Amino acid sequence: MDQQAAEKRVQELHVQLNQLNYEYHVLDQPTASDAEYDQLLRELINLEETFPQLKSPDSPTQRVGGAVLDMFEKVQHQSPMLSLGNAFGEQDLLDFDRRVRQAVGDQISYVCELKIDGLAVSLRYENGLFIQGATRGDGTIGEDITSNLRTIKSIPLRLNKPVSIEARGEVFMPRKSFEALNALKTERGEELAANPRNAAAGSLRQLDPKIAASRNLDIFLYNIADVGETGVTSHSAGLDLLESLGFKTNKERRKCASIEEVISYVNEWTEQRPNLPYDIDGIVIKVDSLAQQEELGTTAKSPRWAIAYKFPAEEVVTTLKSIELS
Ligand SMILES: NC(=O)c1c(N)nc(OC2CCCC2)nc1O[C@@H]1CCC[C@@H]1O
Repeated sequence: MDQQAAEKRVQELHVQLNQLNYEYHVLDQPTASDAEYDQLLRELINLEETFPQLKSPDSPTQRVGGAVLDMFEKVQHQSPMLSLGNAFGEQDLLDFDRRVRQAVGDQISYVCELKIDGLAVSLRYENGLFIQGATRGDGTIGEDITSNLRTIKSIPLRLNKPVSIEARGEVFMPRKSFEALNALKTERGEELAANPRNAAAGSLRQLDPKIAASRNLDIFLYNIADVGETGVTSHSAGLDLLESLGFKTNKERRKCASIEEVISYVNEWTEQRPNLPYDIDGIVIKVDSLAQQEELGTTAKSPRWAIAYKFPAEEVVTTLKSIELS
């Protein structure tokens, strides 16, 4: 095969492999078998070995980087990664709604999202290419964990459009991956991970991307950091834009026209929570209109236009050891 034919075939394989990867890891609806995927990947690996100049950083073969790092570089976020104020009950939600209405009037709608119990990260793309990913850190300074984030198969290495954008979301470890990890640790006589959140944190802190790749992490994107350039005017439209670019967003989100609808969503997911394949620790409620978010503004730490309803801590049933009465 000559270079020109190889170039054409490499492009075809990128398109096919990215589509199969998207269907499997973002849509959760695979249309090909693992064997078919592996065969195409093998063909691309061979072509890249024969024609090294055809290997590009966004190639599906480049997910698990080579070098083991000796530390993570610091990254300054272009805009702070805020945290969330908490609501612990219905009254707190009613108070939040009253404060919002007092500030921006009665024409409001909310977006409710499951609060994924993971780690907040920022993903930066230039002309559609994934160029840097970082932890939230203290909200202003995070750590560059690009090589570990590249191993997460639901993170696109190239977007569906050549846009420059910063998306933020939550990396998490699905419960199945958590159970597999602890089964492996048990076999190796290693200390078990306490919960999926800690396991995800430990995985993202690995200096060897091969170890991070083995942990089968996942991500849901929930925010565009620099929405100015995109022209969207609501949070829900922002999430739809992220989806159209190829990002994985959580499909359980719901637009609510009133705080009463928010409360019924909270009740529904308090019930449904155990059936999810990942841990959530609450529900995030956001004012949908970006203009109203702007009007409400933020405190130093968190937005006035969002709140996190936290589920009550699961009553920990401690079985008292039988006390030997002397
Ligand atoms: N964990 C989540 O599922 C989640 C979410 N669905 N949406 C947001 O919105 C951000 C945007 C502005 C303020 C918070 N944050 C989330 O998690 C936050 C990030 C940092 C602390 C919390 O984990």
